[in-house]
Amino acid sequence: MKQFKNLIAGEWVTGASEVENINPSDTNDIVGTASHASAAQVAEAIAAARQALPKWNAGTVQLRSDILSTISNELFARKEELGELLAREEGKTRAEAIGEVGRAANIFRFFASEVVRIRGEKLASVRPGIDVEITRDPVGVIGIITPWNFPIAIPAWKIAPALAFGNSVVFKPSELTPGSAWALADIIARAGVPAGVFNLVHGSGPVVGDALLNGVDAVTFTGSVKTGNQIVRRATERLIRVQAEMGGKNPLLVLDDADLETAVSCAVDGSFFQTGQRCTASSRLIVTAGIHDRFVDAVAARLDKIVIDHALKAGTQVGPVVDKRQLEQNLRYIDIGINEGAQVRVKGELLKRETPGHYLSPTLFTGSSNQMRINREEVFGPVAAVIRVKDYEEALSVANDTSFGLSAGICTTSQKYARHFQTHAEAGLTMLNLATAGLDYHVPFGGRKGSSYGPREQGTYAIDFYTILKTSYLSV
Ligand SMILES: NC(=O)C1=CN([C@@H]2O[C@H](COP(=O)(O)OP(=O)(O)OC[C@H]3O[C@@H](n4cnc5c(N)ncnc54)[C@H](OP(=O)(O)O)[C@@H]3O)[C@@H](O)[C@H]2O)C=CC1
Ligand SMILES: O=C(O)CCC(=O)C(=O)O
Repeated sequence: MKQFKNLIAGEWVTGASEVENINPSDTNDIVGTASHASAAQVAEAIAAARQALPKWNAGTVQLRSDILSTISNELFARKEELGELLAREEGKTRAEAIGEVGRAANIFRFFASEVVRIRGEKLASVRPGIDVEITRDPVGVIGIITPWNFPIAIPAWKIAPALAFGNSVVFKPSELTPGSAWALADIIARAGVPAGVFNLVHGSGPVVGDALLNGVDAVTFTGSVKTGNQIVRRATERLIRVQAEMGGKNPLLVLDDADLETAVSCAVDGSFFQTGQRCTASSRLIVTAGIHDRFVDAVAARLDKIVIDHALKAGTQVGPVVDKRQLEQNLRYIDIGINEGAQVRVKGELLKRETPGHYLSPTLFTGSSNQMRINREEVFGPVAAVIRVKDYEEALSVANDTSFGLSAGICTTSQKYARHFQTHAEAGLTMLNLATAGLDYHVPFGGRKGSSYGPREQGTYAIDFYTILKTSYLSV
């Protein structure tokens, strides 16, 4: 059986315990075992990263660019095989998983180019005979903590800029997806990254994640609100840099003048594809009265036809829920919605397939109010609730009445409402006639309010988190 080891100071090492990595499409299938590091091993990884730092950031940008290109090339070349591993351990479909590996490859390629574009500024001083230069230094050792739902793309959009801008890394992936993390680390290690510059430590959040927060110079996190808030607090106590990308309760507005087919596609894709396990998923469908019934009927009809099965089976459109704990959370929220008085238009059922897996069909609530828990808390499963409103103004007000602010979408043919929404939606991302989920890799990503903390990730803006500005005064 495959053992997913830790990479510390350039060596693949066994941890303190072995934990099985179970395929959610077939719980009899053990993908491998993850070798969970001890807190002492995490400290060793941080020490190795610190020791490797000076040589790495003194190296040429050409070297770093070449290494990132090598990583990108191997990801592209092996995207089918790595996609299969990802789908097997996480449960998204083969096509989605291959797409995700391609996305990671593009991210490494993007930062391979960015690294040779690191710029500074030179200004005249307000005093005579002095020049002022503004340059960017690496931050130091970056701790990276990631969730299971994009187990290659999210690590890629944190690791690639960290390395590009001269930092070293200690990476802790989710316990549920050690295989993809291990495969990525193996590619990075063989691409010519010097020993200690990139380290991988497997293990649980409370043990390994917690130990990681002790010694790093900055931490970048994606995951739940609860954990994100804990990490932000710990990091600010230590006065280290922190970036946290947390959940969403993303609204999709459907106005009377929307193209019905477009609106239904946006809702079905954004709310239910990838088993609803996206922080950008549209879990609140805010629909004006004139189109409400036609929209609900059409979404329900579409949900009836979705093929839910083994992630690697040809024809599967939606795979299983990632694990038993998440499945139980989804079922709990379905009960909460029913008990709160929402009407169940489509009821999520546990499904039996050829292999034993965590299969759950979509749930569509109607007649829900924005105050219900199902509309205020992130479920992170194939569950969406329709909120009926009278007009655009009410729809916008409901959309913004949330503690989150990640993605917000609108389906309309009106320029006036589309533009107004773009300006007034309190979210980091707005989508016009598009699903709330699904991002480009070269532009900034992040939210507002409780969804995000710290500078934006991705694209040319990523540099702001991974570098520190230095202002130098030179007497000439
Ligand atoms: N916004 C998003 O992108 C995502 C949101 N979620 C939400 O989070 C919920 C739970 O999913 P889960 O994966 O458990 O999310 P978590 O926030 O618990 O986990 C995200 C990462 O943080 C780690 N972690 C957990 N506790 C700590 C800690 N005390 N210190 C440092 N690191 C820690 C986890 O480790 P480990 O899990 O390995 O123990 C994992 O690597 C989901 O139901 C969903 O609502 C989940 C994934 C993505
Ligand atoms: O919608 C996407 O493509 C990415 C969303 C995301 O980052 C997440 O769900 O964690």
